[in-house]
Amino acid sequence: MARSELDIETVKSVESYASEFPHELQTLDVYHITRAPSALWIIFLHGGAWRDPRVTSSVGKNLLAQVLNTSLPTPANAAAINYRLSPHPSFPELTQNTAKHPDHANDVLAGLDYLRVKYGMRQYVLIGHSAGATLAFQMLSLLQKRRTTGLALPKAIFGIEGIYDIASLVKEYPGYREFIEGAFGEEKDWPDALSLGGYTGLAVLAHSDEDQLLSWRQTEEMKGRCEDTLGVGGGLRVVKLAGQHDEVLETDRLVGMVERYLKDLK
Ligand SMILES: Nc1ccccc1C(=O)C[C@H](N)C(=O)O
Repeated sequence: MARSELDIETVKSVESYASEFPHELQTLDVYHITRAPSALWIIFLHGGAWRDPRVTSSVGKNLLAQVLNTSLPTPANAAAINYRLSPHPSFPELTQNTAKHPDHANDVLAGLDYLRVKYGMRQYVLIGHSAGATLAFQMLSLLQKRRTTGLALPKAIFGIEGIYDIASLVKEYPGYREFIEGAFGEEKDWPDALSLGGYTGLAVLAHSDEDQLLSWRQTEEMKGRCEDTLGVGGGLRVVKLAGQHDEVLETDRLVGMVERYLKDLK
């Protein structure tokens, strides 16, 4: 927090983005600082294997606080979106956590649409950590399928310690099958590996050597698919971070990396 001048806690509002019978996780933390129509929204998506109730929107707070306190070329707002979770065997008492793919992704899309309708959000970037990175890149196809919502594609997507191909993940880590099946069901129903499908924004894939939960494999394979499916004019960067899987979010290295690319956004 050393560099912070604005204490973002003072501008935070927690809002529900679901109109009917909202689930308690269908909320977002909104950091609304500027009403400028040209404002860039910085949207954080948390991870936690689609199920860990201890990992919520608040894990993005350090990053958002620091980024909102630097001078960017465009006035900026931020939000961190919660989404419904799948069951976790260590928390059987959380009987309301019954989400199954594509609930998580549909919730994130509903959160983005809420920001568009309520705050007039037009330009935004997505920053996803771990399973949040999966969700961030899943938005590309969801948004293109639903062009009518009026929501533009993100100007940039940052995947941090991300999961981008669940079949490959389970092949590398058979022990992860449990949480993958909990979130996505049987193997025959698993979604295909993610790619960019002609996206012409900026894709940043960042990963740390010290990540104890994920090797570089997910990021390396995603890099290959991105190279093949990035549209003309789009950009792809692969960046090395520092720290363990969750610690990465607390590092100045991550903050500096995000700031650098945000400053260069056209
Ligand atoms: N993000 C991950 C990536 C790979 C493997 C595990 C995780 C987890 O978050 C596990 C979580 N602590 C869980 O118990 O569900």
